[in-house]
Amino acid sequence: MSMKTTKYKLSDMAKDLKVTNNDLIECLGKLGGEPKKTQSVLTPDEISYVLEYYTQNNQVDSFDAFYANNVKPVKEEKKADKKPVKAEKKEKKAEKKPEPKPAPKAEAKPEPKPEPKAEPKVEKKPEVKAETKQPAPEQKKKQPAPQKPAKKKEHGVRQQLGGFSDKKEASGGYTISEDNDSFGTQRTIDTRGSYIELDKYNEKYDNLANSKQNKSKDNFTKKQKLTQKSQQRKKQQFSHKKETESEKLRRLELERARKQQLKVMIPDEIVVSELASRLKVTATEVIKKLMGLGVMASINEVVDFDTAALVAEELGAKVEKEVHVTIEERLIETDEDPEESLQERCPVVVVMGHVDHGKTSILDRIRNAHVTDTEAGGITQHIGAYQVEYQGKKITFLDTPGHEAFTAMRARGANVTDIAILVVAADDGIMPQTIESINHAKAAGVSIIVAINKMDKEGADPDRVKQQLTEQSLVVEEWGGDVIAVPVSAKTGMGIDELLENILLVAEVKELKANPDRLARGTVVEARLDKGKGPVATLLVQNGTLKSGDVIIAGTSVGRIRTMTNDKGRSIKEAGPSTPVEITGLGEVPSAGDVFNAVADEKLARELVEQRKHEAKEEQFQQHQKVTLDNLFSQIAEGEMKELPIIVKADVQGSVEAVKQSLEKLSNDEVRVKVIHGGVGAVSESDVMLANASNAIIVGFNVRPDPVAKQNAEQSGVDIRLYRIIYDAIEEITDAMKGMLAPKYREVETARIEVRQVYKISNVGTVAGSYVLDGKVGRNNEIRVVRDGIVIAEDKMSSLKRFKDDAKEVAAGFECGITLEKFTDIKEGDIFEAFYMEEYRD
Ligand SMILES: Nc1nc2c(ncn2[C@@H]2O[C@H](COP(=O)(O)OP(=O)(O)OP(=O)(O)O)[C@@H](O)[C@H]2O)c(=O)[nH]1
Repeated sequence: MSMKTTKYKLSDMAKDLKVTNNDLIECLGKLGGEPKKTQSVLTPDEISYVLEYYTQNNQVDSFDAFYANNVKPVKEEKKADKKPVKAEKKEKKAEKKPEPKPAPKAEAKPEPKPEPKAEPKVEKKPEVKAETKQPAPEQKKKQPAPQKPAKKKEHGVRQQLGGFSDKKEASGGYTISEDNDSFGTQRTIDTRGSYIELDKYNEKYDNLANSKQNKSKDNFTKKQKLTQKSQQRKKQQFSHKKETESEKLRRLELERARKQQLKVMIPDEIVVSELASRLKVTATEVIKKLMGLGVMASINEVVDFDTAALVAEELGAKVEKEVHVTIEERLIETDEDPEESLQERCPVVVVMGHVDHGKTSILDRIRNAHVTDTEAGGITQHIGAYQVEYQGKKITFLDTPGHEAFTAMRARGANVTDIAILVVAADDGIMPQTIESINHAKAAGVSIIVAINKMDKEGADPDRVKQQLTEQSLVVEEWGGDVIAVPVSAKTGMGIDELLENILLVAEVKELKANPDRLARGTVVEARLDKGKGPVATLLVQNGTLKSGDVIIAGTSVGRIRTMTNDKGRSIKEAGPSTPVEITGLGEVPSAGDVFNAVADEKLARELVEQRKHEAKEEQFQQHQKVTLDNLFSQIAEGEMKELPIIVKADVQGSVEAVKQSLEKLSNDEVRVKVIHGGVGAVSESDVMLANASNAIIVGFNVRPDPVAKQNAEQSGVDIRLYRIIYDAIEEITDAMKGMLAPKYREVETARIEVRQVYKISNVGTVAGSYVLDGKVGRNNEIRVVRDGIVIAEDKMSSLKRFKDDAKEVAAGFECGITLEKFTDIKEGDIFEAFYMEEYRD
């Protein structure tokens, strides 16, 4: 086949054997015939003769010595591959064909499963070389004449011959003797037969090779590489078609192997561009793969872990989940409680309503009337919350009436209550703070039970109250709604039991449960600094059981519980879910509404507190996170804003209604405008608290915020917009929703690119062959051309290409071709600064 096309010249063989041309000419002269020249092509007979000659004259003294020499010199494989082969072409029938092809694996061992064809070539040469190199001088003295012994002692030739054994047709009747000094054995192998079982010899050489190999790993790799190379070359020599296919396979395999080594960490969610850069591929490739999976995602979209992992695996990467464990996560158990661990807990109730409608009176009446016998004798403590027992079941009341405290807690993220009692005086009806309370309760998503109080009074008109409630979308049960309204009198005690019964009923429907068998978690209800005791806090345990001696962390304070008392002033050791307790032992006074956790590691808890303090400071600088008209559009665009809650305050009720309706009509597909509260009067502290807790904007007409409200709004970043004309408000909010509030722009640099070569292509223009130094250049970026630190031009990109394909973006470390719309005087070494203009607001 292709082998036949190769010719083995005398000079080549001399080189291979590391002898001079003259030596070889002299050697061949002994064979008779025409004197050879350096360029003469050798016949197989001649080659065989030479090999035999040198074999006999270059015996090794010991196998080890031979092998030691033999391991390295693999380099000549290339020639070894080719040269002897061509001989075969001319003299097909030559008896002693030194066909190099087959081969014992002696040397090639490093490869676990070497291809028989490839190896022999690799191995053959070195051995010849080894022989020639080392023992030669000595041997020459001893055995000046070739042929003399019928036995030939060499392994290199043995290997060549081993090849013959593989190829029966090639067997040319070669006789070799092996004298392996170190093994003290002698073998004669007659290759003239049609088959030589060299396997057993090969095996021995394999073993030897192995042992050597262990000593020299470098050799191992070197050989392996060479073997591969020789395989490649060999393949090239053979059929082209086959070669391309197998090469392709090999390439793909290599690529896969390479990529498999690439480990990517993927978090729960990842942006497509980030995924691409972690996978070291272009975003387009990732997007294509995503499409293949049926996921249409743009470069800036986020994909979940599962999808990202599929893409990564398809691209041959090894996926590992990126998990960020914060101190908080390490310290605080957030695992869901298994269903079987949950036990019923009592409801936590708050009382709300307008001033003087009787909130405190109702709370007192309940407390005094339902102190359990076991608790009798305990002195009632006002710790901010208390528990009563009714019909064998407990109810926890928050002792601070009014929605202010409630909303203050909610603003801090604490959803403490399950049920709100809305107190409405039967003689007074619904008043502004009643409406506020309703809205606060609704915003918190708690169940409302209406207590129509002062029923003992003359002029009590519960029906009017019910009517007014309907106007606030609270329809009482008797009228077909789902709101329970109980007529009560705090003064006489009328209806109080019924109220408690209904609380238990609602609680039952709500199926309130908690797991008492875990570290406690809950909310700080109240906290103060006591001169003698230090910081004192009332905690409401919401889950788990709080134990005396527990280390707790509450907001930014930490400490070990020193004393723990219940609402009757009794010292207790344990407090389960929905239990209010007063504790001492904290290092600092926490804030009402802070979440507390009992933790196992005090040291870590202190670390967490430090971290929280730091975060709290940072948060102060980031108040713009709150929704404002200025950032409304960007929040909508980012998908963070699905609903725009607004609080409307106006001078007259008519304006409130008018504004409410006009604003709600502004709702569009992206965002729903929802007026969560509307009222007459100045913007109050309570409005700001509600806005803060609900992430709402306050819109005021012909009203001003009171000083406290103003201050609170500034502190908490609540946006208060004041107008004199309704039309202005509507226009401004509409503009804000469309992102048209007089935008400001700033430049955001995305990448620095170096121009490495400039091509002028007709019809295309000047192409800057560039390299992205850092960042990521996007197709839509603008380019500032900087030469020696001086801005030469600013222009738009007209094309961004990776090789011949248009690219959406090119990341650092990649090359790309850039053409600019107008500027053509690009020079090598220019720096392109890619940037885009970003809209921002103060
Ligand atoms: N006749 C009658 N008077 C009541 C009843 N409940 C409360 N009052 C009176 O109404 C007034 C206000 O009661 P509070 O319990 O202080 O009302 P509040 O809602 O807690 O008031 P603030 O704490 O100011 O918000 C007191 O003078 C009570 O005596 C009742 O059922 N009947």
